[in-house]
Amino acid sequence: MAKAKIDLDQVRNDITALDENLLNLLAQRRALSLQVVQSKVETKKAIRDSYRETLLLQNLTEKGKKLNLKADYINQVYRQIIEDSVELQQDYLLQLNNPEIKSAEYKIAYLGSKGSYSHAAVEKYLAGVNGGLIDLGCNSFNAIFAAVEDKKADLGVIPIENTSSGSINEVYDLLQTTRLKIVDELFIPVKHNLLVACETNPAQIKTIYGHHQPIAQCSDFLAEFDDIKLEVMDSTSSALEVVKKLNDPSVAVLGSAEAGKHYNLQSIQADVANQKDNQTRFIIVARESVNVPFQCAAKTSLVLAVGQRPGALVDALMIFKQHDINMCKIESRPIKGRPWEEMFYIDVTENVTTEPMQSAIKALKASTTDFTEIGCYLDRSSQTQK
Ligand SMILES: C=C(O[C@@H]1C=C(C(=O)O)C=C[C@H]1O)C(=O)O
Repeated sequence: MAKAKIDLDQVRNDITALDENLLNLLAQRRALSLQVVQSKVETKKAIRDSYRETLLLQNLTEKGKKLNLKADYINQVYRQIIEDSVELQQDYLLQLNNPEIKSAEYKIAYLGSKGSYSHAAVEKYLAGVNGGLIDLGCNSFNAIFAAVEDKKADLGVIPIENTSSGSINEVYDLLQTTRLKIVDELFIPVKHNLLVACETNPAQIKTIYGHHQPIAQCSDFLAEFDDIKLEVMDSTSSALEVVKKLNDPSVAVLGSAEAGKHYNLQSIQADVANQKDNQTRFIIVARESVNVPFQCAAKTSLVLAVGQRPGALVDALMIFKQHDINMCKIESRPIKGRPWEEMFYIDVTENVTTEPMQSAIKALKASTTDFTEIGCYLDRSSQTQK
């Protein structure tokens, strides 16, 4: 065989060296972002500057074109870099405003154990606050709320809604009565795989284990099986554990590729959720609320009931319009012990401390039968990942 003109090993060495340079440049850019936020603390400027971002992206895509780099590609890469910079600055400011919550280690209650989607959310949260974990895996949402309420845990990490299966009713019902506050939110891309413990193929599978959320999120895929038994477990990690122990070619489990690696399970089918962009929104709950810096994008969550008078809900919602407050989510659930009455859960993109928000809260308290503000926290919806 003729010797290739280009030495592949040499080119790969060059790429490795170049990638390391890129990493160093990314780290240098992050360090500059930290200088930017320090300046914004002094000047009281908002973290997000959309005008600056637009100019930056325009300039970069134009320069990129001259280097034969597609505008789409440059846009995507720099959007990600800018979101990381905004996230870094927001987290810096949040910690500066809330010195009492600065802790090296956090006792965190969450559903399942290592390998569960909630554990991935816990890891993402800890990466943001630079903290270590004292692990308090729980087997129900109720147990997570109880652990934080009883001071066994500092924080609870709980999934609340998913792009495929919608709102998690059980969690909304627990929010109806809890004294806890929502102090943060985060978004986790959820990619379900069909995992098995030993050599097999999809045609041999007779039983599939999973938490009821992944089962709901993969209903289209599961419907393709003719005669399948679904075994619903408390959490994804308990489902993974059972399937590993059974070591049976007719048994599979729904879980992430990372969870598969952790339990030494093989994926025989990837990406089996109904929606390809399957994401779960998690909330972080604590006993004390946080002060969200006014320079950051914020969300406030409210729980209210309006009674059964005609137009009562419209009247309450008009208050948001009158105060120019943007509502980004509304959900309703039956009220325990009050048949046919509904509790409304409303998220607005407004800091609870602003003048319009305080005025709206005053008006809402006067026109509702029940009203609780259950937390003001950083709005991280722009940081959703694909
Ligand atoms: C770094 C800044 O903060 C934010 C992040 C930006 C970036 O990473 O380039 C640009 C504008 C702001 O939304 C800045 O204001 O310059």
